[in-house]
Amino acid sequence: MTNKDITNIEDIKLLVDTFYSNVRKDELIGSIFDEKIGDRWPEHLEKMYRFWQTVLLDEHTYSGSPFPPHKQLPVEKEHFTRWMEIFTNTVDSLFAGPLAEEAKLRGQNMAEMFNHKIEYFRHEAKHPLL
Ligand code: HEM
Repeated sequence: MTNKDITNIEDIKLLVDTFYSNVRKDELIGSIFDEKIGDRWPEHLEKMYRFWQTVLLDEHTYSGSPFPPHKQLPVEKEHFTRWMEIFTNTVDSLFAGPLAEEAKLRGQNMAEMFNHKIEYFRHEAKHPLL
């Protein structure tokens, strides 16, 4: 049987819960999340439901700045690559359709943008222009 597409907030919750459960088991990036988030996982998951609900369902429940919390994390390209692998595998294991494709595209774009911004800030800190 083929999977259905992402259509409502229950789908978003399933996607987010499954994704972070997979992330936490990952030996490369799991501990980066756990060390930073500690006992705040319920709040983080609630926030991520709202983030993906806003991005995918066009229901504007998230207001915030996604990038700043990532700026100081010990992450490089390989971590974002792993994030994307887990995200892609999670989406494909649960859903299929235009919104599922959109989720992967948005995830990919943001992972690349975060990575570029982090590299830029690190380079700038080492070689200031002024
Ligand atoms: C290896 C890659 C990544 C790591 C290690 C990471 C880690 C984290 C951590 C630890 C937080 C919580 C910060 C806190 O509350 O103290 C967070 C928040 C968040 N992350 Fe990531 N993240 C990664 C990639 C991404 C990507 C690619 C996206 C976009 C699709 C994303 C979207 C968000 C959003 C929206 C928040 C909430 C920001 C807010 O506070 O409003 N993350 N991330």
